[in-house]
Amino acid sequence: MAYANRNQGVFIPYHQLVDLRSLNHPHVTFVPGPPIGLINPRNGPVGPPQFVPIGATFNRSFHELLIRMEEEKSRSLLQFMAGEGLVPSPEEEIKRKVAIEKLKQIVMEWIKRVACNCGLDERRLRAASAAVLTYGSYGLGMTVAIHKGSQTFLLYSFVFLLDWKVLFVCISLTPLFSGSVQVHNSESDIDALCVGPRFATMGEDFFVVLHNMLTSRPEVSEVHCVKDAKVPLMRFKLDGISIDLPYAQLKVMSVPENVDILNLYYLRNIDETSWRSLSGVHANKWILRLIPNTKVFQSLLRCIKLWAKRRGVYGNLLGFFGGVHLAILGAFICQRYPNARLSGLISSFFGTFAFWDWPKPIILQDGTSPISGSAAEPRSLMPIRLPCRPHEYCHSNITKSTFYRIRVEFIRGHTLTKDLLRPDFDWGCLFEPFPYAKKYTRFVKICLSASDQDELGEWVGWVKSRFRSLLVKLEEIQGFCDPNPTEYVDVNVAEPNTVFYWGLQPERSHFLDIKPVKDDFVKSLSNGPTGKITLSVVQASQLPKNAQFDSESNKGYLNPNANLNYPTAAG
Ligand SMILES: Nc1ncnc2c1ncn2[C@@H]1O[C@H](COP(=O)(O)OP(=O)(O)OP(=O)(O)O)[C@@H](O)[C@H]1O
Ligand SMILES: [Mg+2]
Ligand SMILES: [Mg+2]
Repeated sequence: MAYANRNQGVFIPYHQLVDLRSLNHPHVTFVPGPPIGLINPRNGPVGPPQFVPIGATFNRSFHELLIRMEEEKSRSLLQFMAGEGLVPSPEEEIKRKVAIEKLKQIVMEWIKRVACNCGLDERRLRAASAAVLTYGSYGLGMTVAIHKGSQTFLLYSFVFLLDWKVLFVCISLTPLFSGSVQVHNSESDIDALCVGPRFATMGEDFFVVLHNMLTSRPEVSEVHCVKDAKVPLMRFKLDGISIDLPYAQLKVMSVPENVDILNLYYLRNIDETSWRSLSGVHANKWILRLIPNTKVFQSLLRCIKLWAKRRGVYGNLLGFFGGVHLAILGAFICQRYPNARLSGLISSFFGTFAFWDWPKPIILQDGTSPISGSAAEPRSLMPIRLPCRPHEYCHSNITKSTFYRIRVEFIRGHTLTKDLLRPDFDWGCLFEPFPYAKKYTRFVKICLSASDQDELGEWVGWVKSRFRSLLVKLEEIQGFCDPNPTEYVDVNVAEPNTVFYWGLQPERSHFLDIKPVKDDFVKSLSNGPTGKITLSVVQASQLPKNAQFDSESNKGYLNPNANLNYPTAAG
C-alpha cells in the first residue's frame, strides 16, 4: 500500500498502484516535501528512491496525478510501437482481408462441389454452405481495426478488384479504420477455421477435394497437409500470406457464413477432432468476453508479443510462449487491473509473473467454475488454462531451460518497468534484442537444407515439430541450452537453407560430442519429409552478423537474479 510521511514523501509500490485505483482508493493529497519515491514491494526501497519531478503538482490529487503520468507513459509506448514499423500497413491489411474473402469464396465453391458429389437434391444443393472463421492473433484483432487509411483502403479494393463481394466487404469495413489496435503483425499467419456440414468429411472432402482445389489456384502456393497433429490442418500461402486452415465438421446440413459457434445447437454430437479444431475460435471468443477493455488488451498483447520476440522467448515449438499463451497471460492481467492504463498493465504484467509461484496455473476468471486443474492434460512447468470448455491447458513444449529463460526475462522486465514513471525511463530497453553472442560462448548450429524452397518449408516444419526432443537431449548433456527461435540463412551453403543457433551453458560447453546427439535426433525424423541436416558446435564469433547484436545497456546485465542459477544436468 502507499504510505505517506510528511518528512519522507510518499512511497508507492508501483505495480500495486492499479490495485489502489481499482479499489477506488480515496484521493490522497500530496503535502509539500520530497516527491514520490518508488519502492519494490518485495524487497523494500531499491537503492536511493528515484524521484518523479512532480513540481508544482503537489496539490493535485494522488489519483489524478497517477492517471496522468500513466497516460503519458502509455502514449509514449504506443508511439514507440508505431515507430518500430511492425504494424501492418493499410495495404497489407487490405491484402489480408482480400485473401480471407478469396478463401471464403473457394470454400463456398468447394462445399457446392461436395454437395453435388454427394448427390444432394436441388434444394439442399442450393442451401449447402460452409463458413470460414478467423481466430488466433488475427481473430483477436478483428473486432477493432487500427489504421486511419480509409482512402488507401478503398483505393486498394479497386486495385484488387476481385468482384463486387470483395469490394462490398472493403467498403463496409472502411468505417472501422479509426485509430484502434490490431494484435497480429506483418509476420503473423492468418488462422482460419473451415466449418463444414455433416456431409463434408475431413479425410476425403477436406484433405483431398479442397486440397486439390487449392493447389489448382495460381494465387495459392506451398500447400501442406498436416494430418497427424492434434489439430489437423492445411497450411498454405494465398497471395503470399501464410494461412493455417483446420477443419471442423458440424452435424447440420448447412453452416451459415456467420455461424455462432458458441450456440449449443451447432455443437451437438460433434467428433473429438472437430471439437479440438473449434477450441481456437472458442478460446478467442471467451478471451474477448472476459476482458474488461478490448482495446487496452489488444495494445498490451501487441507489446508483450514484441517483447517476447525480441527477447527470444516466443515460439511454442521451441519451448517458449505461443500467441495463445501470451493472450491468456495478458487477459489475466487485464482482468486483475480493470482500470489500469497500458503502461500500468505492462508494469503489472512483469511484476506479477516475475514473482508467480509456478507451477500454480494461470486461470482466467469466468465467474463459473471453482478454480481447479484439469485432469486431462499433464501439468507443464508454466500451466496456462484455456478459457473455454473442456478447460484444458494450453499445449506447451516448455523445458527446464526455456522455463529458466522465461523467468529471467520476466525478472528483467520487472526490473526495468517497476519504476517506469521515472523521467529518464525509455521503452527501448525493454524491447532490446537478446544479445546471444554476448551471453554464450558456444552454440549448436543446426543447418537444414533442401533442393528447393518448397521442400525446405516442409522439411523445416517437420524438424521444428521434433525440436523438443533435441533440446531435452542437449539439456541432459549440458544442463542448459537456449534454443534461439530466430531462423537464419547461411549464405555459404548453396542450397536453400534455414539455420538455428542454440546457446550452450557458458560453464559447461567446452566439450560436446555432437555426433551421437545428431544420430539420435535423425532417427526421430525418419517418418516424415526428407531433407539434409547438419549439427555442429560453433563459437560465438562464427555467428552471422545479424545474430551478433550487442547494445550498451545489455552490458553488465548477465543474471538479474542472483538466486536464479542455470539449471543443471541433474535437474
Ligand atoms: N499450444 C497451444 N495450445 C492451445 N491452443 C493453441 C496452441 N497453439 C495454438 N493454439 C490455437 O491456435 C491459434 C493460432 O495459433 P498460432 O500459433 O498461429 O498463434 P497466434 O496467436 O495466431 O500468434 P501468431 O501471431 O504468432 O500467429 C491460437 O490462438 C490458439 O487458439
Ligand atoms: Mg497465428
Ligand atoms: Mg497459426
